[in-house]
Amino acid sequence: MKASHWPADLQQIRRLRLFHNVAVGSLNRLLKEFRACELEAGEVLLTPFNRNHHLYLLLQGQLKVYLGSLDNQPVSTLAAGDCVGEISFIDNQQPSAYVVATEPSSVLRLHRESLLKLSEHSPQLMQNLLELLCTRVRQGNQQILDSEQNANIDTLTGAFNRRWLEHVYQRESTRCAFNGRPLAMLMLDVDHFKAYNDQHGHLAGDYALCLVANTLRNQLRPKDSLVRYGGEEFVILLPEIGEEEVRRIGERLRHSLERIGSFYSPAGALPGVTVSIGLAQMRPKDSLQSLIARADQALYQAKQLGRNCLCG
Ligand SMILES: Nc1nc2c(ncn2[C@@H]2O[C@H](COP(=O)(O)OP(=O)(O)OP(=O)(O)O)[C@@H](O)[C@H]2O)c(=O)[nH]1
Repeated sequence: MKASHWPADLQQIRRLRLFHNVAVGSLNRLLKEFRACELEAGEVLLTPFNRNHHLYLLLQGQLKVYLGSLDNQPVSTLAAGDCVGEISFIDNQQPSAYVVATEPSSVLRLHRESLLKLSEHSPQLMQNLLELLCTRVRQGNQQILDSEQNANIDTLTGAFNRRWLEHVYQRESTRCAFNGRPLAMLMLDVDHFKAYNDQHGHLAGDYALCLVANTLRNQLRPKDSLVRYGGEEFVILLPEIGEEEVRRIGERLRHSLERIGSFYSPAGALPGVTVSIGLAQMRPKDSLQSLIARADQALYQAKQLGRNCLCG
């Protein structure tokens, strides 16, 4: 980080979010405390390993914030007007993240002590700081939510994964048992999928799996869960639907795929696929494993009967 000249521009300071509506007199007294610095692209400004005694105000350029490691995806991007280092400023601990300049950037540096002195006389500064922290907390919460959701989703098809199935079964089986309502499971397996891959290529197979997931998902209710259970195997959990109704739904799903003779994909036109389906209804004391075992048994029968049909 290289020191640079800064013409002590009060107007520029007043435009920074941290100093919004802070009394001009107070800012004027603070002006001589700022130090301007230039960062090169790729330069690391803060790391959790180096104690930080400054608050940095970004005048120009761009900074990215990384949690845990610089190899992770950045969690936020800071632009002119933002400040950085406020968390270690408040708790006087190591920085919580890595902050890196992604392009040549100019920052103003203010020592902790100078800002602390100003904060004693400026409730507005403290309010701005609190608002900044609230923004950071909200961003953090959103990131927790996003990563939690991502951890439950199969990246190829966008269907839920097994981790979600365990969670949602726990919830729905308890709820349905408590309300005396039924809970059904459909287990679907794409027919002759090895041959499909062999004939059209693995990428075409991937597109076919996406087609299956989209076709199924479009016909389900928000409270149903479509789960990619294994390679070409899907499970659907349907709360509060009786056996006959589930059979009708399963048949409709099977038929909707059977009807797709071919579909367009980025790899060109591809033939559709059919599915075999096993149906099982939750019984008292069923665990997820025992319900899956019965759906799987019914699916096996459907395969035995020649595929592209529903059993159970
Ligand atoms: N393209 C693609 N293929 C996959 C994926 N996951 C599993 N597979 C393939 O799915 C095929 C499943 O083959 P099998 O278990 O023999 O079943 P099948 O050929 O569908 O035969 P039946 O189920 O008896 O009709 C294997 O060739 C796997 O490589 C995936 O994510 N993408």
